[in-house]
Amino acid sequence: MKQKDGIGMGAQLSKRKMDVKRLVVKVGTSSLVYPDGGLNLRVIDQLAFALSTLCGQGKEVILVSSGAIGVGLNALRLKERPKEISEQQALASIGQSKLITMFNQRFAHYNQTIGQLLLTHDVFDFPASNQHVMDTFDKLLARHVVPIVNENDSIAVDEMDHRTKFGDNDQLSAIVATHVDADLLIMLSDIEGFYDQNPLTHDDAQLIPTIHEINDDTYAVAGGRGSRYGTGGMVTKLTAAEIMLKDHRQMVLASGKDPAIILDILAGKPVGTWFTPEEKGAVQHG
Ligand SMILES: Nc1ncnc2c1ncn2[C@@H]1O[C@H](COP(=O)(O)OP(=O)(O)O)[C@@H](O)[C@H]1O
Ligand SMILES: N[C@@H](CCC(=O)OP(=O)(O)O)C(=O)O
Repeated sequence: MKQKDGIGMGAQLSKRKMDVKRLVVKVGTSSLVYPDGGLNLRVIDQLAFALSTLCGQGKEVILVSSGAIGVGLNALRLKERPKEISEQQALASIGQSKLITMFNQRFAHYNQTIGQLLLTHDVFDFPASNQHVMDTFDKLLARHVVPIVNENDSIAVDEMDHRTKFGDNDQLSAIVATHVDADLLIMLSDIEGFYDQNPLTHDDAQLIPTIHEINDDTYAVAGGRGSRYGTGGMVTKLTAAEIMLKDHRQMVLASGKDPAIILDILAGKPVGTWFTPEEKGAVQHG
């Protein structure tokens, strides 16, 4: 991809201006489950540590976590995701309860209370249910609780006349971030950030440190998923970034391999790709 207006390569070495009170973090299945299906307990623990640390600093934190189906596969020792939707929905039911139990244990270790919210698209479409969800977020955050959100996979259906499905958690996290008026969305993935070509197929792909605008050229270099557990690949992450930018909000796409990176991002370190509206894209020097 040629360097164009809206994409800044020069901000790489400068510290970013991050003034964040309310934060949404999204973590993908590929960060929580190893390629062989085993659970990445270190990442789950570090995520709990980083987010508990931020809560202790007075920040309001929401976690959008995938992994229900991946953890369900692990629980039943299945190697392949079944094709049948009802099988996947049953796996999500098994996996979600295991996942939230693990999060509960690790967050409790850091003396941090969590809450669980399983959402479907129609919740946001209807003003009354939307208001109730927002009230729940507000009450949880006011009590320094970390809401952990996932799509309610076991009941969501994807029919034209019944819009209950988000499609993926990348979009869900951006929808949540805009609805709760978050200052920042951190998207943790199995890749260090957004590259000028798909790094899976191009060895010489270069990380783009800052993006102010997403257009057809950006989408043109976004390829499919990196692991067998990922769902949307880079396209759905760009869609999430587009939702954030249109709403004058920021998103950082970074690697979920070591969730302590969340603390680096909030400290303004130039890691991953920073999607930021032009007016917020200022950097601190020194
Ligand atoms: N331009 C690009 N920059 C970075 N990654 C890309 C790009 N195009 C495609 N990808 C692929 O997208 C993958 C991330 O998407 P995905 O596998 O769905 O992750 P997750 O499980 O974190 O949601 C990366 O591993 C990479 O192979
Ligand atoms: N809601 C599904 C995950 C959907 C999804 O977007 O997955 P991912 O690409 O791993 O973030 C689950 O919990 O298995």
